[in-house]
Amino acid sequence: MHRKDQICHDDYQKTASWLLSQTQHRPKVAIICGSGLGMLADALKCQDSVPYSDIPGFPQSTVQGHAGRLVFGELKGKTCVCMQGRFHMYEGHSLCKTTFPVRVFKLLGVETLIVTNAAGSLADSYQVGDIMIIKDHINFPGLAGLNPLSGPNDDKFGPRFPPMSGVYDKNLRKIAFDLCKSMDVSQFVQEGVYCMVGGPNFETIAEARLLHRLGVDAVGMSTAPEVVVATQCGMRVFGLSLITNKVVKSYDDTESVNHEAVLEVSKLRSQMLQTLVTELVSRMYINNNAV
Ligand SMILES: O=P(O)(O)O[C@@H]1C[C@H](O)[C@@H](CO)O1
Ligand code: HPA
Repeated sequence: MHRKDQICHDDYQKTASWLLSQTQHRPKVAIICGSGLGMLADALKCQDSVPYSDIPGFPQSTVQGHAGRLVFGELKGKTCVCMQGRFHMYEGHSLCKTTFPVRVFKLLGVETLIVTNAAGSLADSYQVGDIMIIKDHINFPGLAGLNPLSGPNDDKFGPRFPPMSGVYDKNLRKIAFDLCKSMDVSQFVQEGVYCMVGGPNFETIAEARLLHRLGVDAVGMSTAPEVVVATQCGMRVFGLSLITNKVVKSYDDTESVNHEAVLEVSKLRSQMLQTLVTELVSRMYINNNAV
């Protein structure tokens, strides 16, 4: 049965073919920009950019800090495509819509996905402005059955039951750590577990305490579905969370978080993140072979 919200292989293929007709670029790396992190695309040279509203089959961005544009270009000679704006479940998109671009990227020939996001920290040692290299994730909606891979499996993209251990590439994490050392920014860099919640409300104190007890280091409202879809179709994945706030865990705390504050902190670290992602892309291939 073909459900109304289901997307078939032809739909992905149509969008991919249309994009290939709009640009000479043939990307091997895709970058998804988190809230307020759209400036990552500014580093791309020889840009071709397409608003989401022009792309057949693409959803539209509705969140402040997500421009809604696909940018093709070169980062240190490597061809990339960058999503300036991602899609979240809380915007009302089905999970297959939020991850639609990832399968389109696969059809464009993308091999590596770099995901970035803004997140709140639960780990006591993290500070606002820290960058967390994602080691693993907890996909809360996924555990409850809200999974972009639900429904009939499209075997052309990957297996029905894909393994999810070791999805965040160890080699790329090591390269990123070494880079941070050479950039002399190791003091801001952490490695930890990201947890996706559905949003759009931020966490209650009881929810924050629950996540803390579960071993979550940072919480956000995206990323996991994109990573699940990318992993199923054989892409390698690297992920970064920018810690934009500390999640309130105490009833005595009078602070609270808001989206504007999240965007402010994103601005603060934009230059460093841009350098880190650019250098990482330049080092992830040697003589055009993935390292
Ligand atoms: O797209 P990301 O995950 O970076 O966005 C985070 C989560 C919410 O969408 C928003 C909250 O401020 O930022
Ligand atoms: N919780 C969930 N999502 C977020 C947060 C948070 O504290 N900060 C930025 N995105």
